[in-house]
Amino acid sequence: MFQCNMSSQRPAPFFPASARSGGLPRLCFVSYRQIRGFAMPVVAEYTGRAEIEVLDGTFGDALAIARDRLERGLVDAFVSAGSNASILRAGLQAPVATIQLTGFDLLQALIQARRISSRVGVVMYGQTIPELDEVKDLLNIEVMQHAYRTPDDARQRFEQLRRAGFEVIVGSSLVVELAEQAGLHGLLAYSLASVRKGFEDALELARVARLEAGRYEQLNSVLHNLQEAVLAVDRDNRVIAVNPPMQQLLGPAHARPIGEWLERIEPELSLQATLDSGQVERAVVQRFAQRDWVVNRTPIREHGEIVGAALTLYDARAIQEADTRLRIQQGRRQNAARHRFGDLIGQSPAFLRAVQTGRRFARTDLTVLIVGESGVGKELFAQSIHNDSLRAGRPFVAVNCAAFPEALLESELFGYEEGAFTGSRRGGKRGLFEAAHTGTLFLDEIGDMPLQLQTRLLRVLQEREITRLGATGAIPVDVRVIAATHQPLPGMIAERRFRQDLFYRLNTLRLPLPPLRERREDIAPLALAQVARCLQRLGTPLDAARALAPLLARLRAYDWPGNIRELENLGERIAVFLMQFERLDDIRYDELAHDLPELFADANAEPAGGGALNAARVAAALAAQGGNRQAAARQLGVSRSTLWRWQREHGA
Ligand SMILES: Nc1ncnc2c1ncn2[C@@H]1O[C@H](COP(=O)(O)OP(=O)(O)OP(=O)(O)O)[C@@H](O)[C@H]1O
Repeated sequence: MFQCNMSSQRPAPFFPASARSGGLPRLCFVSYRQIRGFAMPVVAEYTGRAEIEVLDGTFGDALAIARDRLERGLVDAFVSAGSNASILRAGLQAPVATIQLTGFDLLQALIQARRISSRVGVVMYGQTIPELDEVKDLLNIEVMQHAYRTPDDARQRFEQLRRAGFEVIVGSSLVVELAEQAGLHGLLAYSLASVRKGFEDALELARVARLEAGRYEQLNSVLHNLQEAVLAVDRDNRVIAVNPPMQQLLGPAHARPIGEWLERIEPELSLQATLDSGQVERAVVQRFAQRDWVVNRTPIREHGEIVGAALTLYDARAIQEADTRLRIQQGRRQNAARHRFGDLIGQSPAFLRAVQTGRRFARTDLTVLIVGESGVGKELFAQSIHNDSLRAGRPFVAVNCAAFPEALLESELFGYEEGAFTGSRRGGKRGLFEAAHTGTLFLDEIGDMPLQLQTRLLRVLQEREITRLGATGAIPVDVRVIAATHQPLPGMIAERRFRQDLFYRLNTLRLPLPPLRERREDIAPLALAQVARCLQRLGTPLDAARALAPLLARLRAYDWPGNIRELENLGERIAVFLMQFERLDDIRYDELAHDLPELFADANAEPAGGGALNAARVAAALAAQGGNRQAAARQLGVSRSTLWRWQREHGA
């Protein structure tokens, strides 16, 4: 609950009773003897519409009783007249309906008074009634008016009036009683109609208060359930609200902060500058109570005027945790590592050795460099290492360094701030390093990274923080890097195309993946898995193993320059060829040479290693795929970047 308390200078806060009880509106009629007796018939009229408690008292006495009722939640609205009404209004934060003295009431009272004497004293709380002087001539009476502030003050006025020969006094309940004590005639100025009007007003106030209380309770429970610590101050920087997390933060030394100056409670949390400037402060990181907080300071305005300010403190650790969860969730969509060592196909000693090494590397958090020809499974191994490591379940972000022009690769990796360059996105963009935070970043084709970026990468690896383009501050990142290359990096170092220091940094753990031609035992199981998968997808009932058996010798003999990616492509073509035959015996293997020229290079008299890229093959594949590089690469059995690199090198 929002905690509020009462201090002697401040009005008591208001919690309408019926908002909790849900029953009839509860009215409290704070009266004084004379008017109480007079008003009782009206009170009786409200049976069934309201619960009315009649309280007796004047001045401080009446206020104390009213506060007590309020604190105990026994009242929705007060109804009162004269001095009591003024005092309750000033002293309570609760609706108070006033029984108003109308001109007609006064006229009636004066007519009544005239029956006793033609000289009438009118004594009112706080002020006199100027219009009365005009009426008195009409009634042909002499009227003397006085305003009083305290009972003693009133007594002195009666003495004055008595000495001046006035015998009748018209006024409120208290005035009537004191006048009679002074030996004068007292006449109550109110009419029953005015009393009734006062009760009707009180009922309406109670209804509105109940609606407001409902809203207040809702807001209250929202604030109560907020994780963040919230505090609000009024215009004078005094605390008007705190929620439980904030209360906990302020500690037992400030168990009742309401009404206190925030400056005195915690100068570090001050809202004075916000009250003075009216400026919103967002996401300021501040250390308080030995913890880091993300702090917002917001002015509270009513009709444009600053009436207070609010402070919210978010636990920085909770934000970091949420950030990680968000990244993981996003990662599940885009940045997930699907493969594990257990899914990899292979039985050759070279492959098994690579898996064993990969598993060992997964137990560390060190940078890994995977080297091997295009299509040997470098990314698959990187994913498997990630999934076998303590970072499993965290983001795995893969980026192919050969696939981006230099400027784009830089902003992809490091992100940028809003306005960092023309066309930069509003709000900036986080880079892949940030996206991989707590997880793994796989930098494929690292040999294609431009030298300038190599320098930046080295700095990130050393300092474990990145700076977005156009930003001034660095952001810490916790990322494991796995790099891969098909290029001989030492040779590139000699040619000054790769930084030696970066190489040493990346090469901490080295995982060489042999090409398929050096582990021919893996060809059959890989081909079988691919053909079976494709046949199933194509809905062909043929037995993949038996259908493939006559081709195994050729598959094993082939050199596979595109390695497993090429084998997958070839397997797909085999499946498409096979799908036209319903039974194994029908398969016309002799026709296959047309679809798989590389396997039948001898028969087609194609040069050895017919799978290697050459201008004719590339041009044919591009033409066949309508210029689509991705599709052409797939047809050629190479990765998109291999094709791209080949084109770049050959000016195609
Ligand atoms: N041991 C394996 N078992 C099953 N499939 C594999 C295996 N190794 C690689 N593949 C498959 O071969 C294809 C190429 O693998 P991957 O992309 O990991 O190779 P790469 O070395 O990273 O290639 P590039 O250097 O061209 O990016 C993928 O479709 C992958 O699923």
